[in-house]
Parts: sequence; structure tokens; C-alpha cells
Amino acid sequence: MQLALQQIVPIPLKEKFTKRGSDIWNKDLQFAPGEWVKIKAPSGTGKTTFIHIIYKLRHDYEGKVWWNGQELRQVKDNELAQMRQQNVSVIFQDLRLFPNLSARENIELKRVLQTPFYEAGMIDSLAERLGVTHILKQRAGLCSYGEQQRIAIIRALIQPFEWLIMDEPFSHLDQENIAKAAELIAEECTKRKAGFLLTDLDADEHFAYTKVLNL
Ligand SMILES: Nc1ncnc2c1ncn2[C@@H]1O[C@H](COP(=O)(O)OP(=O)(O)OP(=O)(O)O)[C@@H](O)[C@H]1O
Repeated sequence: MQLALQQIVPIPLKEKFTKRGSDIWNKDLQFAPGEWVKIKAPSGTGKTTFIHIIYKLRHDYEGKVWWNGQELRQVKDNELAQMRQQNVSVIFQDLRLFPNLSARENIELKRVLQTPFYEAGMIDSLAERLGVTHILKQRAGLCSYGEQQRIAIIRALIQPFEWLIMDEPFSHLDQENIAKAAELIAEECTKRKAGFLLTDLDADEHFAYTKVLNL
């Protein structure tokens, strides 16, 4: 699945964003299947806005986003649901777990939305890898942000995908847990030949990125 951007810029931020140089806003770009892309930018410069545009949560932008040759505005609701279940997985900056469901239920929901990609036992394996086995039965709303972030990472990895979209996915983790999570994400993307887009504030060497872009 290819992702292409054609001169996109959020309308409310057009003036602000076009004043400074950017590798993304108002540019034509193509991301080939399997590319590992880092998008780097200081706080408040539009990382979340960008993620929400390409996941079709925001519509107030100029330009066009193309997923596999189909313009995102033309993608119908049922196709969008299918795409989010099968092709494009996401880790939101604000995590978006259901606070009243347990950590395991939050992950399980994503596993069973389509023909499961993994058996239920994989939840335990992934939780062990990221050190969150002990909180699987706990309500997500009672988990620490670092625990919630690891649950959100597992939830994104439990479903099928060709692209993984991650908005500052390590913001609540210490270096040791970042290393574990990055290793797991790299393994899962390699296994599926999947690409990813990852936003973050600073440069890092967590992955062998194929592109590093400044927003
Ligand atoms: N609809 C809107 N109207 C006006 N300003 C907006 C709108 N949406 C976002 N902004 C502003 O756009 C800027 C970019 O916001 P965004 O959340 O995308 O940044 P970010 O790079 O993800 O920030 P952070 O790293 O702090 O999470 C912010 O200054 C925000 O206040």
C-alpha cells in the first residue's frame, strides 16, 4: 500500500506553517510500502495535526492524501473502517484506551475486529515482552501513562497492518522500555513487511529509518 501526499496544509494553520520551511507541508511526497519514516518537529508544530489528517480524523486541510491511489476524501465510511482494521494501525499521542475496560480487553477489542491476525495468547507474549503482564486485568484508566502507552503499542500490534502510524509513541517511557518497545515494533513491521510513520520531537536511533523528515 502506497501513501502519497500532494501539497497538504491544515487550513487554520496555513499562514503559520507556510512561513517556515517544511519537508511535508505544501510538498509532494510518496512513501513506498515498507518504508520506515521518522517525522521530527518541535512541540506545537503540527505532528498530531498531520497524523489526524492522514488517518482521516481531520478534514480541514488543503491538498490531497492518497492511500493506494485513492484520494482520502473519496474513501467511503465502510472502506475507511476496513482500512483501519486491515491496513493501517495507529498509536495516538493521547493513547485513547477505554478507561473502564481492562488493559487486556482494550487489546482484545482490536484483535477480534476482523479475522484475528494473532491468537489470544499473543497478548500475553507481547505483554511479557513489554513488562505489563501484571496490569492486564487492571482497568486501563488506573494504569500509569507509561503502562497505558505500552498497552496502546500492543493494541496497535495485535491487528493486521501494512502501515503503522505512531504519534510520539515513547513519550511516557524510560530508555530501557523504549528500547524494548522499539525492538518489538521493528520485529513486527519486519515480519509483515510493513512501513511506519513515527513522529517525535528529537532525533533518535531507535530504528533504521529509510527517511527522516522535518515537519
Ligand atoms: N483547528 C485549529 N485552529 C487553530 N489552531 C490549531 C487548530 N488545530 C491545531 N492548532 C494549533 O496547531 C499547532 C499544532 O498542533 P499539534 O497538536 O498538531 O502539534 P504537535 O506538533 O503534535 O504538538 P506536541 O508535540 O506538543 O504534541 C498548535 O499550536 C495548535 O494549537
